[in-house]
Amino acid sequence: MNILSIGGSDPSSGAGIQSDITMFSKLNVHTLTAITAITSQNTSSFGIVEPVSPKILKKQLESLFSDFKIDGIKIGMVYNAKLMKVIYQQLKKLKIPIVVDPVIKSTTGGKLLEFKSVKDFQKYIIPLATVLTPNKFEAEILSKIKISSKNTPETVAKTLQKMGAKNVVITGIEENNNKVSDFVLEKNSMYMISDEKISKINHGSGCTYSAAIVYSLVNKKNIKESLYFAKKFTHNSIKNAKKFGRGIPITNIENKKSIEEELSSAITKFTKINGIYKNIPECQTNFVFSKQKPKSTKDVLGISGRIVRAGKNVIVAGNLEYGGSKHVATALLAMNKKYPQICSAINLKYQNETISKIKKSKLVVSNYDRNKEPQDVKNKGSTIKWGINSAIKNSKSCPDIIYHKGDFGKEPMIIVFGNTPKNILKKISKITR
Ligand SMILES: Nc1ncnc2c1ncn2[C@@H]1O[C@H](COP(=O)(O)OP(=O)(O)OP(=O)(O)O)[C@@H](O)[C@H]1O
Ligand SMILES: Cc1ncc(CO)c(N)n1
Repeated sequence: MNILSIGGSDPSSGAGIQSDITMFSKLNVHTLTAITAITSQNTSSFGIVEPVSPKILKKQLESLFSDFKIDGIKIGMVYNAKLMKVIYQQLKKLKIPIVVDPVIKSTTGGKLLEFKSVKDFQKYIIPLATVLTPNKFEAEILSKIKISSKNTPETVAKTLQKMGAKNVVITGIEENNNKVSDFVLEKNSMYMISDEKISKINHGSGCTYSAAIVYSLVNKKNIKESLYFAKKFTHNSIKNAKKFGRGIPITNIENKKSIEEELSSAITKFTKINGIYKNIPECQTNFVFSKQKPKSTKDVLGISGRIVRAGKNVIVAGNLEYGGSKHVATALLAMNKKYPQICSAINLKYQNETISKIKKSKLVVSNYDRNKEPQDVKNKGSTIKWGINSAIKNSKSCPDIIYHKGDFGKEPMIIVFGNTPKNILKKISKITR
């Protein structure tokens, strides 16, 4: 797969072309590049910019288009109008995914777009975008609208869509309750994508995000799937950001662990939690993790046996297998259908003590009442699906935890959901100690 990155050089490799090469190579993509400017910057400050000549930008693009089959393009820093026109001329007829990250200012305050060229950016670059990914500040500058109670994100995104961007994501539109949310406007729909906010200023998250979107689109995922993928990918890269220089940390992509490795390492950690045996129910525990977009329990990795209690210890009886779990995997499938970012789940023993800790935590909790289960659901044996869907309906946002108090002959249960097994362990640590 060949992806072309058009943008500026960042010698610190935190953003721009160098960051794209690093990130794409971890995803096994061959990165082609066309440099629009050389910047001097590092993790503390921004120096100067020297845009390249339109001639050499044109030559770079021509040399690539005459040789390679290009599967997707990411456009980052384009400093001035002359360069924008070259890019427009070369790209306007292409029918491949193009993601535009309209960078205006670096995190360290450097100017990445000449102010007088904003108009040209609107005219030549925005119409190329399959997806345009401004942050709030960039969206306001490009639309010339300040977001307020009167001018909603929808108004601003629609203005940008009218300029020719097919889909618009305004990143960081809302930051509250430890969540950071992006506003999405597709052709005929709009929605928010939220995730936990990491309290870390970093260099490179915008570049990583837009690059991850184009990677996912090239892999034939639709817009929504690609945005969820990119959000999760960027989230991990911020979490894993490293202080390579003396200034702010640079986003860093963890070498991808396989689904098996991730789940297996979380299961081992789970069994070692002090006193965790108290949380293993009569019917024992399963811990599951799914592939992207699971269709059935066969796409969900789980333990073919269970995690069982042995006195005051907890041991794993069985192997990791796709299709290894039925109950917990079915609960995960129901959640994942509504909240595609949720890919992992575990069931724990229902105890009043745990419930009161859950209620004191900031986790979102919902429940369902098995006594209210309709007879036809019982007959069809689809209790879990019905229960999880009822609990989802009872909750305003994506639940971290769903429980039920049982029914005649049925053990009550708590299920913890999360994006990854690691994310689940973090939630468990808040409710079991
Ligand atoms: N501290 C954070 N915690 C969690 N997610 C974050 C955080 N900061 C950014 N994100 C997410 O990362 C993605 C990229 O957005 P970001 O705001 O970094 O872009 P940006 O400001 O345009 O960056 P740049 O100016 O480098 O292009 C978005 O999905 C955003 O919600
Ligand atoms: C070259 C370049 N592109 C993009 C950004 C935005 O992070 C930056 N700081 N530098």
